Amino acid sequence: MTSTDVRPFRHGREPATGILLCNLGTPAAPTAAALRRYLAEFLWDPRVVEIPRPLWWLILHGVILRVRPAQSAAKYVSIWTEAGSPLLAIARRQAAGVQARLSAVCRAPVHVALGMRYGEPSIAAALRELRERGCERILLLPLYPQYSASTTASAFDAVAAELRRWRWVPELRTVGSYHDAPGYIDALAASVRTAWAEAAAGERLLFSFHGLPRRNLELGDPYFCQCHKTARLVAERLQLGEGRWAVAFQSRFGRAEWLQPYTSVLLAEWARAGVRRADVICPGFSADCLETLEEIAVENRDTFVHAGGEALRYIPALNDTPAHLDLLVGLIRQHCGGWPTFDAAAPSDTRTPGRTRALALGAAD
Ligand SMILES: C=CC1=C(C)c2cc3[nH]c(cc4nc(cc5[nH]c(cc1n2)c(C)c5CCC(=O)O)C(CCC(=O)O)=C4C)c(C)c3C=C
Ligand SMILES: [Fe+2]
Ligand SMILES: [Fe+2]
Repeated sequence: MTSTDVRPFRHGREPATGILLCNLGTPAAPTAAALRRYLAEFLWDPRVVEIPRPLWWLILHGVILRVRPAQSAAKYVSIWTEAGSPLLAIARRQAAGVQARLSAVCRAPVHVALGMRYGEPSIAAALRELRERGCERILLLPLYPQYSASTTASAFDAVAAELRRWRWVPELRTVGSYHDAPGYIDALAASVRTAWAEAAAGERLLFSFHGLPRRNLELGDPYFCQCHKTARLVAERLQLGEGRWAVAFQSRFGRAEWLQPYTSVLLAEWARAGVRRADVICPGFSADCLETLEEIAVENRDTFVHAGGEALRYIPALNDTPAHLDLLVGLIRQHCGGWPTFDAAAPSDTRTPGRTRALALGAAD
């Protein structure tokens, strides 16, 4: 239990609702040293790499962290912006946009905080920020549309690890996934249509999702099925016939078999089969990042062109577009049902817990 484990009481204020937006996190700088710190934390998470610990420690520290940081840093340099890593810069804009929209519609105080699973700003710091702001109810919204244990459950683990140190834990709700939410499907379909309006549609559309070890699917992870459902619903909305679209998985890591088909392999096959122009959308990434801006838009475009294709267009992630912010606010409203946050009229006793807490802390009522 920490010594600061009290919630500041603000006389006369209603308890607030906290919205914790989570994403994966990103290195603090595009350098080998920063990558080593980031990868050491990320790849040590047992939700991410499920190899037994003593063996994995030897492989991670003996091999991977000696080689990969410099290689990955070189890739990050190519996408780094004045505002830093795209993933974090976009996540900050998403949090600010969601806060502005909620503040405009909520009748009770609501605070949005951003927590990254690895690196900074951490999930623990975001939770403490919400506590400082008097949040007695927290909604965890991992910005992963498709559930996987390696992402969504890992974010939940980090929340639980922080809360187990608190004396007075908040009410907690979690968004598990939104892979088939109508607003999400609509937003994806609209961004494909926007791309097609700017320059003619490619002959085929590829839905590329981050990969996972195939074993995770066999052990019951719903990620693979949710990715397929997302793609099918968007293809239906776009009235794309069979053969004009496909699902593939990118960002393979290590030697084990991952979910198939692999994005780079399928794109090369398409090019060899005579497809000249293809479009790629990555619906699993709520913000553009290394895996989209470098791996798809640069590496996989080169793969496609070297195999005989002419143009591979990457359709950007939903990022902080109005459609995405509206979707996130819609999800928040849906999952905060029953909390006073959005209700038209406050229950008459909403301040009672605040008074009780004030007395408990010795404050004058
Ligand atoms: C075993 C390794 C990995 C698993 C499992 C994994 C799952 C997974 N990851 C994302 C989203 C992102 N991953 C990103 C980067 C990234 N991913 C891995 C490895 C695994 N991911 C590594 C080693 C890296 C770092 C970069 C590199 O060295 O290649 C990112 C980008 C972060 C950024 O800073 O831009 C995202 C986002 C999902 C959705 C997922 C499971 C479904
Ligand atoms: Fe990843
Ligand atoms: Fe990658």
